[in-house]
Amino acid sequence: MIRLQGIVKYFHKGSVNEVFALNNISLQIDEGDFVTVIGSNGAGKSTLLNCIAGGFFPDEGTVSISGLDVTGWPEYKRARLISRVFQDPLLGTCPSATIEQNMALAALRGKRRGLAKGVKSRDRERFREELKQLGLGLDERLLDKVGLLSGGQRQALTMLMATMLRPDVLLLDEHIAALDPKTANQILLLTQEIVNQQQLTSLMITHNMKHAISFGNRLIMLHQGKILLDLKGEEKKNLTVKDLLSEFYKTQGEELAMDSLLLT
Ligand SMILES: Nc1ncnc2c1ncn2[C@@H]1O[C@H](COP(=O)(O)OP(=O)(O)OP(=O)(O)O)[C@@H](O)[C@H]1O
Repeated sequence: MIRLQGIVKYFHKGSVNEVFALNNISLQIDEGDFVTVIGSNGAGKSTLLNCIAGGFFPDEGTVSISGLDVTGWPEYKRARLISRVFQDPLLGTCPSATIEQNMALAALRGKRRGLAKGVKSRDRERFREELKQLGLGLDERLLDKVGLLSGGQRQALTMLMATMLRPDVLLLDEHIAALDPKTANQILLLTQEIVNQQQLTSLMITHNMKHAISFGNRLIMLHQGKILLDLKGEEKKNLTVKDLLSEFYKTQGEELAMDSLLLT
């Protein structure tokens, strides 16, 4: 479970460049919730994920995960609770290490990492079985360097690695945005499968309203650092892109540049 209480985040506070990125966000995300997060550019989506992951500390408010107050915890300390997948497939893996070495590192998430002598054969078999489930042939390429993989293969591997040790929280920061539509769809389906299988508590930022509606059990729309919409269950299931847009305009009372949200 994630609990955010009165989160306020400024950038460059007190200067002419001051940005009020998160405006008193209070939010409780229950165990097993899969939340899609949408909002226009600069709405505060990544900042919100960063406040949860520890990339930024809030100026005010508290963050708790699984009952632990992690507000003052640095990012590395939160890593035992949180896994994060970014837009750039290059960020989640080490390109100069092999697939099995990357997976062996992922298996140590949040633990003290030493220089391993090599991957044990028992682990290798486990990795092979896990990779087989992706259906991408990576189970035959354990000794290939990750830098040789395509963006989609790499992002699939990153998803697997991020969830090898079940995280308390999975943060997906536009993790399919850099992929072609077909691959993006495959990674989304893989995401859904993993999240459902492990009953993960997850937040997924997307610029695609259709994805925001069809994935997850809860949808949050941010604008100017505030939560404009928070829908779950049946309310979310029955949503259409048209509804979502009209809700947005209603709450705002103005037409905003939503082009990027409508793309694809
Ligand atoms: N490190 C930073 N330094 C200064 N300003 C920042 C920083 N990170 C974010 N901001 C500002 O905070 C606001 C919220 O940014 P954020 O990246 O959270 O938005 P977003 O909703 O993720 O946008 P996008 O969809 O464009 O990625 C923006 O005005 C942004 O310019």
